[in-house]
Amino acid sequence: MAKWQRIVVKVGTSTIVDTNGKVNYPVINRLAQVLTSLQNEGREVLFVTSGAIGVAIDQMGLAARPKEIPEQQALAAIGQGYLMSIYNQSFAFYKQTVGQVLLTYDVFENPGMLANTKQAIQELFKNEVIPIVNENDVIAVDELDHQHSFGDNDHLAALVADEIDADLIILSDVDALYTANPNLDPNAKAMHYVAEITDEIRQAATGSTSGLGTGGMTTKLAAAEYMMKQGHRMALINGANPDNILSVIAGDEVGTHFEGEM
Ligand SMILES: Nc1ncnc2c1ncn2[C@@H]1O[C@H](COP(=O)(O)OP(=O)(O)O)[C@@H](O)[C@H]1O
Ligand SMILES: N[C@@H](CCC(=O)OP(=O)(O)O)C(=O)O
Repeated sequence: MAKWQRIVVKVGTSTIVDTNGKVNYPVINRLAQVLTSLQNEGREVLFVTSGAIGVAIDQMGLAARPKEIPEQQALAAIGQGYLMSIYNQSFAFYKQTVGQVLLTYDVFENPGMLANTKQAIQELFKNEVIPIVNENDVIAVDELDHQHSFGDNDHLAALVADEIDADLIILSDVDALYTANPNLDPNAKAMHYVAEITDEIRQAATGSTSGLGTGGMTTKLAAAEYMMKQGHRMALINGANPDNILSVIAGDEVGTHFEGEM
């Protein structure tokens, strides 16, 4: 597969919801425009989105993310439909059709379900439709309790990307992977190229301090490590400016580029 020809773009809650907890419509609209332009260029784009719970918190007028699992399940059910209605409207403006694909981790362990999923994605690509993937949070509560580091959309995006032989671009609320959490350490330095994930890099990547996202840099680094091990490339960029996706594809120095021996 040519470089950045088939792309999984994963967006975190911190990009979909602004710092006031409101749905970030300008960013979502620009994202729809950028992904549509890539699709129109003949690339195959699959979009993994977090944010179901984040947008439902806004919709229900809650002050913070509830801790109890049933409350989070209900918010996921409310927010997933809301999120898709926002995406349907945003992409429709650019005449781009999208299709919802909700997954759980057991899909990747069940050959029959995995084959069905890949078949559906293939058919969506064939019809130039952008698949929009999220974890089915109503039934996959392992992610919601935040106890299982594998139960997150960064890992889900890496698994999907590997299965469909795609490169991965993760959008978050930081410009790059830093030598330490830049929100806590003003001396942290951005790393633009990572060819190997060392223990030092692993220690630099810690949890989320945004209050919105769940996995922080730990899960993004694990996704990068998985992608590199499987012989794919990954980029981590700031989602506040979705044009960064185009810069990555153009080969500009933006965000952090993870690429080992290919
Ligand atoms: N070394 C690091 N470099 C950059 N960000 C880091 C690092 N370590 C921890 N972080 C944290 O990871 C956060 C991004 O993850 P997260 O909040 O889960 O976002 P998302 O919703 O985009 O998945 C940053 O806002 C920052 O607080
Ligand atoms: N599947 C969940 C995503 C959980 C979450 O916040 O993930 P992330 O923002 O990627 O760290 C949702 O849609 O709310």
